[in-house]
Amino acid sequence: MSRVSGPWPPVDVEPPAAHPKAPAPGTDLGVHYDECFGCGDDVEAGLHLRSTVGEGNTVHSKFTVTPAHQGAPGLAHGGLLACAFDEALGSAVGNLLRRPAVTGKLETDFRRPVPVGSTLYIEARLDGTAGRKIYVSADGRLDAADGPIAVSARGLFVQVGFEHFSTHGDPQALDKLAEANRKNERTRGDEWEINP
Ligand SMILES: CCCCCCCCCCCCCCCC(=O)SCCNC(=O)CCNC(=O)[C@H](O)C(C)(C)COP(=O)(O)OP(=O)(O)OC[C@H]1O[C@@H](n2cnc3c(N)ncnc32)[C@H](O)[C@@H]1OP(=O)(O)O
Repeated sequence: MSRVSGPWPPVDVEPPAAHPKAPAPGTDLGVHYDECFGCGDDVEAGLHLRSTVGEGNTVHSKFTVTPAHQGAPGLAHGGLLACAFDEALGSAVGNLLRRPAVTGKLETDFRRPVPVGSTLYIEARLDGTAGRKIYVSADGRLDAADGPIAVSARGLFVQVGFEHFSTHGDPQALDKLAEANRKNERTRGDEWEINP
């Protein structure tokens, strides 16, 4: 079976245009929510992804695989690797476009085993937008920014209103996200508002 799953993006898109207030290349993006499984400091067995803005509409993330992330003995669980890519792609969308969005579709291509103790260097990039649809993709390299590609992913994120999070999730979601954003403001001089 071919690994290629069709053209990407699958529809005509506008080239991605970073928000004028998007953080500059080199900016450490911090934690978007302390209880997030992908990046939160409060989730002991979480992925603790750390992300930095790259050049050209990219975000660079690092994820170190611990014994808490195993599927087979000594190897990362594929579902958790997919989670790391969801987080990295979502970080690119949220931080570079500054549009609230959720994952509509996530496709992963597992090319090499990822052992416990290894670090994935993930580069996520904005590929284009079509109305509310935001197309993103990423490659994860083993143990170095120029290491062999172990996992690749493609995602469709769909822009939503901020009320998506408080209506379908925690009624206090916007306050919690705003508090996390205030923490980031303190660490990186950011200015954006989550509460509409
Ligand atoms: C600015 C503030 C940021 C702050 C923060 C910064 C940092 C941020 C870091 C975040 C890092 C975490 C990243 C994790 C992100 C999650 O894990 S999000 C959680 C997982 N995802 C979900 O729970 C989503 C659940 N699904 C839904 O809520 C709804 O299905 C959706 C996705 C909102 C779409 O529903 P809808 O609004 O009714 O829209 P709908 O008309 O169905 O779809 C819109 C378009 O998308 C297309 N579409 C939707 N789903 C699909 C699909 N699966 N396949 C193909 N096309 C699709 C539709 O065909 C439609 O296309 P058009 O007709 O416009 O051409």
